[in-house]
Amino acid sequence: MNRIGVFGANGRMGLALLEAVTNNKNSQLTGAYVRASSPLLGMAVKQLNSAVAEELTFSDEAEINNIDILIDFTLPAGMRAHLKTAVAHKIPMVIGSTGLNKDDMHALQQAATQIPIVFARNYSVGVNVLLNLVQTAATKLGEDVDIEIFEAHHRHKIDAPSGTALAIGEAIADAKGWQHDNVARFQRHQDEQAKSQNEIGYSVLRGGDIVGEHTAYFATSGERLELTHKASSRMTFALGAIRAAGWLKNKPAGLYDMQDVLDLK
Ligand SMILES: NC(=O)C1=CN([C@@H]2O[C@H](COP(=O)(O)OP(=O)(O)OC[C@H]3O[C@@H](n4cnc5c(N)ncnc54)[C@H](OP(=O)(O)O)[C@@H]3O)[C@@H](O)[C@H]2O)C=CC1
Ligand SMILES: O=C(O)C1=N[C@H](C(=O)O)C[C@H](O)C1
Repeated sequence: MNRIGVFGANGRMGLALLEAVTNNKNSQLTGAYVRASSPLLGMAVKQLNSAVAEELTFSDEAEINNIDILIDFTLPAGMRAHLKTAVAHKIPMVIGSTGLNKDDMHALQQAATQIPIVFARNYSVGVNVLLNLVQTAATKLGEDVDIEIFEAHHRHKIDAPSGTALAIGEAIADAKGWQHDNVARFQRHQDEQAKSQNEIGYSVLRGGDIVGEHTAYFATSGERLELTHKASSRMTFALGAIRAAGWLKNKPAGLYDMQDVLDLK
C-alpha cells in the first residue's frame, strides 16, 4: 500500500487527486496539504470532496509525516517549495506543475540526484502516445511542411502556451534535429515576417471550462494532417499521476517522465 500525500490539495487537480487516491486499491491518502496560511487548515477534507474518508483534515504542507510518495500539481512557486520539502524528507515525488522556467528545471534535475521524481506536463495516456505520433509526422512529411501547435484551456489557466503544447513542440524539434528555443514562435502580432519552415508556431485559447485540448498541424502545399488530443475530465490526469506514483515507489533517484512510466520510449 502506497501512503500518498497531495500538495495543493484544495486546487482543481488537488481535489481530483484526493478522489483518485481514495478510490485506488493500492493507495492510501495520508496527507492533504495546503499552505501554512490557508483558512482550510484543520477542516475536514470531506467538506470539499465527499469521496474522501471522514477523518482526514487539511494539514500544513510543512508538516509531512506518514508518507511514501508526494504529489504536486500546483504553480511554480509552490512546486519549488514542495520539492525542497520532499528532498529534506527523502520522499519520491510525482510532479505535474507547469509554467516552470529554466531555473525550476535545474532545481528539478538537482533534486532528482537525491530522490526519484516523475515530472510530466501531461499525465494522460493519449498525450503521451501523441508525443510519439508527432515525431513520426514531423519526420515523414518531408521538408515542405509547416508545423503549428494550438492549445485550448479553461479561463483560469495561468501559463501559456500550456506545458503540454511545449512538450509537443519539443518532441517535434527533437525529431527534426532543431533546438526548440531557436524555432519556437510564440507571437506574430506586428511581426511582419512570413512563416519559415524551420519554425514551430504556437497559438492559445482560454475560455470556460475546457479541460485541455491540443492539436499539432502539419500543413504542406496540398494536404494537411492534424493530430488532436482532447481531455474531457481532470480525473484522466489524476489517474495517470497515481499510476506514476505506483511505478515510482522503489525506483532509484533520477528524473523520469510519463513515457518511462508507460514504457513508450
Ligand atoms: N501535468 C498534468 O497532467 C497536468 C498539470 N496541471 C497543472 O497543475 C497545476 C495546477 O492546476 P489547477 O489544479 O488547475 O490549479 P488551481 O489553481 O486550481 O490549484 C493550484 C493549487 O496550488 C496551490 N498553490 C499555488 N501556489 C502555491 C504556493 N506558492 N505554495 C503552495 N501552494 C500553492 C493553490 O493553493 P491556494 O488555493 O492556497 O492558492 C492550489 O491548491 C497547473 O500548473 C497546471 O498546469 C493541470 C492538469 C494536468
Ligand atoms: O492547467 C491545466 O488545466 C492543464 N495543464 C497542463 C498543461 O499545461 O499542459 C495539462 C493539461 O492540459 C491541463
